Amino acid sequence: MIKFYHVYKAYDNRKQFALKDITVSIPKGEFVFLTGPSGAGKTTFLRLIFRELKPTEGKVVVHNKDTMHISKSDLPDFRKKIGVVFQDFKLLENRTVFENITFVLKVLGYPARFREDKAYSVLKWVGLQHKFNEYPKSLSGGEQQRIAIARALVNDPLILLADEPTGNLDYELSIEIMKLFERINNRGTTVVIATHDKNMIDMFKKRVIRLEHGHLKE
Ligand SMILES: Nc1ncnc2c1ncn2[C@@H]1O[C@H](COP(=O)(O)OP(=O)(O)OP(=O)(O)O)[C@@H](O)[C@H]1O
Repeated sequence: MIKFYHVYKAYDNRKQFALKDITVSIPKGEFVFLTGPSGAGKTTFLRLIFRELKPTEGKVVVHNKDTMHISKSDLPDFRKKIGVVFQDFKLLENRTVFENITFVLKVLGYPARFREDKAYSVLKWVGLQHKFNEYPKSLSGGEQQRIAIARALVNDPLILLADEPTGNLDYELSIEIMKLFERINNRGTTVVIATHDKNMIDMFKKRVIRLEHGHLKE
């Protein structure tokens, strides 16, 4: 499902590689923690999966597609099947929960009725259907993260990527969010979570991919 073959990534303005000779395979339906110290290359690894970045050398294959060869016109379809969740939620403050969740569906031209049904169903999934018309600032941190997860689920992604999703949450809320990822994984979605959070890694006993200075130490 996700395959890295001898992947190297250097940012244009840097001589050093952020990732070096990464070969790894993440099968469909797996739950993986991606860990390692700050600057190890975790975010870079995730960005390569949803083709926000291209490898400098080597090959990244996602859904049987070499990400090097996805045309600009095919990119929206490719990304539709990948949900992404960030540490700082990235919710639009001046939009309601419903509008935040369905923003992409609107851009893609889906009708209002469809968007409402979809938003309701993903909100139910994260237990926040009663927040449909609220604005992000009236929600707690944990609720905002659940809304961000609902938004990532709106296109029924095959893969869910999360970059430090519990970085801004306390211990109890972190567990709640991880359990939600586990439920999402149980319905067949591949889940890749970049995290420093050793407590969560120890508690949830999943496969761990460890990066150090851009190298893979699994
Ligand atoms: N846009 C960029 N331009 C130049 N260098 C970058 C860029 N993004 C990341 N880097 C560099 O690439 C390396 C890996 O960064 P990356 O953000 O992938 O690490 P990380 O493991 O996610 O770190 P953190 O846990 O602090 O978020 C670092 O040396 C970083 O400085």
